[in-house]
Amino acid sequence: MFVPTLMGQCTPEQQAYWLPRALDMQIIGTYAQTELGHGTFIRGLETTATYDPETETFVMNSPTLTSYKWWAGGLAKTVNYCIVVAQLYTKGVCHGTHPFIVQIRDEETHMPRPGVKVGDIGPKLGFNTADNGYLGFDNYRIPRDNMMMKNAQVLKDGTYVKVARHGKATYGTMVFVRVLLVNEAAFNLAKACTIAVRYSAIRRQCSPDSEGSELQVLDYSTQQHKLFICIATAHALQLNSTWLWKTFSDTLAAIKQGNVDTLPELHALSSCLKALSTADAASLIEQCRHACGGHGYMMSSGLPYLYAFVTATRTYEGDYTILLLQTARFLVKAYEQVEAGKPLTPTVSYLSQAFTGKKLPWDSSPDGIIRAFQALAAGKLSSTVKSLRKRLESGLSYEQAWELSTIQLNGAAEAHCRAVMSQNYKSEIERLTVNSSPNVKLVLQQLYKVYLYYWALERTGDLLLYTSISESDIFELQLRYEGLLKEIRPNAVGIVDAFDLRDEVLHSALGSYDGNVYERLMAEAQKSPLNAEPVNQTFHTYLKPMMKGKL
Ligand SMILES: CC/C=C\C/C=C\C/C=C\C/C=C\C/C=C\CCCC(=O)SCCNC(=O)CCNC(=O)[C@H](O)C(C)(C)COP(=O)(O)OP(=O)(O)OC[C@H]1O[C@@H](n2cnc3c(N)ncnc32)[C@H](O)[C@@H]1OP(=O)(O)O
Ligand SMILES: Cc1cc2nc3c(=O)[nH]c(=O)nc-3n(C[C@H](O)[C@H](O)[C@H](O)COP(=O)(O)OP(=O)(O)OC[C@H]3O[C@@H](n4cnc5c(N)ncnc54)[C@H](O)[C@@H]3O)c2cc1C
Repeated sequence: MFVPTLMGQCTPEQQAYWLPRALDMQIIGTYAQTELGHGTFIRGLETTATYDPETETFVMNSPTLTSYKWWAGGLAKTVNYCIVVAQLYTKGVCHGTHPFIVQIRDEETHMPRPGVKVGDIGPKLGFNTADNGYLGFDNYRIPRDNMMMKNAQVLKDGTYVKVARHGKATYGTMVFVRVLLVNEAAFNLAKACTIAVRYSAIRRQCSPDSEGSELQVLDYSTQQHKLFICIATAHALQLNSTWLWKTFSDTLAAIKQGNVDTLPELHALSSCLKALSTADAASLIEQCRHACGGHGYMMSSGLPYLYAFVTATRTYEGDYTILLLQTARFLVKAYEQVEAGKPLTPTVSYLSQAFTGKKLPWDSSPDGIIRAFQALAAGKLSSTVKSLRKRLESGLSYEQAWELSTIQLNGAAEAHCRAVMSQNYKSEIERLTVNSSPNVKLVLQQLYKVYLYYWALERTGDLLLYTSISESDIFELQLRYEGLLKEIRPNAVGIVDAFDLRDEVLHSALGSYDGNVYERLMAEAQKSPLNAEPVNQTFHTYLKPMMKGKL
C-alpha cells in the first residue's frame, strides 16, 4: 500500500523524489492508518501532526495509548519509512486526517529514530510471516514537504489549501486495494477448490452396496453440493474482478480529467464487492476444508493456511459490515432518485422498474433468476426505506433511525451485490466466450447456472416474499440443481486443472497434480521434529516418573 499511496497522494515533484527510492527498495515502507483505538472510524484517529511555521516542520504526537498505530504490515522490524495518517493541525485549526511520509528508522543502522516507539503486535490467527507493528510518536518532527500534498497543502506560513475535488480523495488507496482484493479472493478460492476437488477424486470412502468397491467421495451428491459452488464462485469472483478493474480504471481516467461524478458508484461497488467476495471466499475455503475430512485439518493440506490468510481480508481494508453499509448509503440515495424520477447510474438502473408494488412473476431461466435477484434487492431496499421513514416519523433523528435500520440496510446491500455479481457473471461469460468452442461455453454456462440455482435455493424465503415463486417451482429448481451437479461431475477435475495452478503455488499434500495424496501426507509427517528421535526426552523427564509414581 506504500507505493500506491505515493502514486495517488503525492504531487508530481514529491513522486519524482519518493517513487524511485521506493521502487528501487532503497527505502521500505508501509501504510500506518489504523490505531489501537480506531480502525473503521478514520475521522476518529488520534495521532496528530501539528505544523510549526518557525521550523517548517510537522510535530508528530501520539497523545494517548489508543492513538498508537497498530497493525501496519512490516511496521515492526522491516520498514524504515511509513505513511502515517494523522489529524492535521495548523494555525490552531484541525483539518481532519491527512497522510504524511514519516521516516521511522535510520537508513544505515536501522535503529528507531529518537521520538519514535515501534514494535511488533504479537502472534495472530494467520499472517504470522508478517511483522505487523505498533508505532507511537513523542514530539517527532518531519519536514513540511513530507505531507503528501496532491489533495491538500500546508504552505510555509501554515496556510491550509484544499486542492482535491472530492472530499474523500485521500481514501483513494483503500478503494484501489479493495478492487484488488476481489481478484485475490478469486485466486485463493480457486486454490482451495483445486485442492479439495482433486483430493475428492482420490479419496474413496464407503460402498453403497456391500459387494461393490468404495466410491470416490466426489461421486456423492452432497460432496458435489459442497464443492461445485466453490468452483462456480471462483469464476464469478474472477470475472467480477476483471469487470471491477475496468470500472476502476475508467473512473480514474475521468478523475484525471477533473470529473469525479462516477466516484460514488465506484465506492459503492468496490465496497460491496470487496465485502461479499472476501466473505464468500473465506466461508467457501472453510467448506473445502470440511470436504477434505480429517486430512483437510492438516497444515500440510494447505487449507488452514489459506483460510487464515483469506479470513483476514474480510476485516482489513474495511470490515464486511462497514463496507456493506457504505453501499447501502448509495442505494438509499438511488431509491430517492427513483421517487424523484431522476436518472440512475448503470449498476442501480434496474431499480427504476422494480418498485411496481407487485411480485415479480417467477421465471426459472437464468435471465429470470437474475431479474428475481434484482427484485429481491429492490424489495429489501424498499422495506428498509419504509422502516427508516417510520422511525423518522416517530421523532428519531436520521442517525438514530439509520442505526436501527442497519440490519435491513446490510441485507439490501448484500442482495444488491449478489444481483450485480450474477449479472456480471453472465455478461462476462457471454462476452469472453464469443469465439470459444461449444464445450467450453457449455461448461462455463453450467457453472454459472450452479451459482444462480445455489443462491436462489439459499434465498427461497426472500423469493417467496418478492416474487411469485411457488412451492412446486422451488421443488423443480431443486431437482434441476441436483441434475446439474451430475452433469458437471465428469469434468470436475478437468475444470479445476484449468485454473492452471502449479503444485508450488498450491503447496498442498492433498491437491498436487499427480494425486499421490497418501505418499505426500506420509512424507510431510516425516518432517515433524517429533519423528527425529525414537524416544523423546519428555518420556524420561515427565512420563516415566509419572508412570512410576515419582512425580
Ligand atoms: C497491500 C495490499 C495490496 C494489494 C492487495 C492485493 C493483494 C493482496 C494480497 C495480499 C495481501 C497482503 C497484504 C495486505 C494485508 C493487509 C493490508 C490491509 C491494509 C489496511 O487495512 S489499511 C486500513 C484500511 N482501513 C479501512 O478500510 C477503514 C474503513 N473505514 C472507512 O473506509 C471509512 O471510515 C468509512 C467509509 C467507514 C467512513 O468514512 P467517513 O466517516 O469519513 O465517511 P462517512 O461515513 O461520513 O461518509 C461520508 C461520505 O463519503 C463517502 N465515502 C466514504 N469513503 C469513500 C471512498 N473511499 N471513496 C469515495 N467516497 C467515500 C461516503 O459514501 C459518504 O458519501 P455520502 O454521499 O455522504 O453518502
Ligand atoms: C491482517 C491484518 C492486516 C492489517 N494491515 C493493516 C495495515 O497495513 N495498515 C492499517 O492501517 N491497518 C491494517 N489493518 C487494520 C484493518 O484495516 C482494521 O482492522 C479494519 O479496518 C477494521 O477496523 P477495526 O479493527 O477498528 O474494527 P472495528 O471497527 O473495531 O470493528 C469491530 C466490530 O464492530 C463493528 N462496527 C464498527 N463500527 C461500526 C458501525 N459504525 N456500525 C456497525 N458496526 C460497526 C464491525 O462491523 C465489527 O464487527 C490490518 C488488519 C488485519 C487483520
